[in-house]
Amino acid sequence: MKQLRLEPVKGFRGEVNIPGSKSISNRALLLATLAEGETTLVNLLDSDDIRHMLAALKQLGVGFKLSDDKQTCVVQGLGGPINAAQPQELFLGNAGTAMRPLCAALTLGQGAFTLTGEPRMEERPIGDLVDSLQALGADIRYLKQPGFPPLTISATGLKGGEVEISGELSSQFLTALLMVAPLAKDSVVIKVRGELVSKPYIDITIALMAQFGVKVINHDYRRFELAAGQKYRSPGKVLVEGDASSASYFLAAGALGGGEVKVTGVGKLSIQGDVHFADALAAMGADIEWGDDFIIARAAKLHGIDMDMNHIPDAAMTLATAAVFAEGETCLRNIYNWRIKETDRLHAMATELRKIGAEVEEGHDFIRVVPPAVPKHADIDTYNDHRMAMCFSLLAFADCGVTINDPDCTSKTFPDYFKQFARLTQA
Ligand SMILES: O=C(O)C1=C[C@@H](OP(=O)(O)O)[C@@H](O)[C@H](O)C1
Ligand SMILES: C=C(OP(=O)(O)O)C(=O)O
Repeated sequence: MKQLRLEPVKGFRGEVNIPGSKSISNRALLLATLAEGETTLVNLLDSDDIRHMLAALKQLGVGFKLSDDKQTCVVQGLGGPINAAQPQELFLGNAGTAMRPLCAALTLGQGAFTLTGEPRMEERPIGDLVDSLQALGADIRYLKQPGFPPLTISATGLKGGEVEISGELSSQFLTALLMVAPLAKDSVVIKVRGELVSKPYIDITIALMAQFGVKVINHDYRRFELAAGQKYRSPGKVLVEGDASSASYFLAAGALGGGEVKVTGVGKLSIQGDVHFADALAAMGADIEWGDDFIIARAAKLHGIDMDMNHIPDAAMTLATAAVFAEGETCLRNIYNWRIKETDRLHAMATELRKIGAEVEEGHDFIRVVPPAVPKHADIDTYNDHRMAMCFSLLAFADCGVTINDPDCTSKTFPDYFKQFARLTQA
């Protein structure tokens, strides 16, 4: 196994142009496919999750051209659903933003599709989405465990009408349903059952759908109406913002590192909820400055916080490792769905924080971190979870440094992460 030893950081400063948002890249690729006309996606993310979506679209016969640096993609829209004359088996890795939306989108046309993924994908639920698609007439069958991929779809179209969906485990189910709803035969009304988690991701979905000309009426995230007869139309060009979750590591590093760090490509005009990570970091005492498309973090003495993190589940992980450097304990609440992402993140985070000497309480849906007096060097396991690797890079700000096992798992969303981290590190 590859290991990366990060020596204690003496200083950390500079500017990072954050790579494109995973959430926006994969949504925009799918909407551009379903839309009428040609769409140019600018600043597309080049990472595993996007490669899985692109490979699937290519296999399905969708026409697109990627630039040499893979950050510009011109998509020839189908002007309607995806159809396939031959059965297709699509491998989607561990990309939730490919698996859930494609599962919904492939019910719209004609064809037989099998969706598979990495072993961890077979443990990530999809049943709530499948139930709702079946209520709209979809024929979907599980190949192994009921409620989980892999699955097969025999597509004949969706009928529309009123449908319920549970929002309790993942907002990606509602996102997937919203994106396909305009292509159902009749108008669609979606009622959300239970508490909707990760709400701001629904705003990203609705904002992207609006760019492609479709209007969603949102009644307080409980009921959504999509009028019949709406069509996706290419807006010509879509500019993908920098990824706000990826920005969180550099902002935390700026707050810890003695210098000023500026992230560009994401700022106060962002449509991503994860920019509010900067507010949480400010609540810990960090000095944050906002621009329209940049955020600056300056070093400050941090103190612990006790906060509900349901709105920013991905970036909240960064706070768990930043908490090691804060005065007093930190409690991050309402994060049950950490357990069903790339790994059981509540357990993984607690286990690895204990290795560096923190006292950690792992609750059913919260984590409490009491910082150690002096952190200890440890070999940190990353559980094939990009965010574990990126979060624990912050331990380089301790006098003991840190060793990251399997650092290349950042390829899911940020292949260049450790290169950028090294570039801002002052010898
Ligand atoms: O819609 C999206 O792009 C995402 C939604 C979130 O998932 P959940 O809704 O499952 O929390 C987030 O964790 C994931 O990385 C991306
Ligand atoms: C939860 C994540 O990914 P996915 O899109 O696969 O759900 C993540 O990137 O933190």
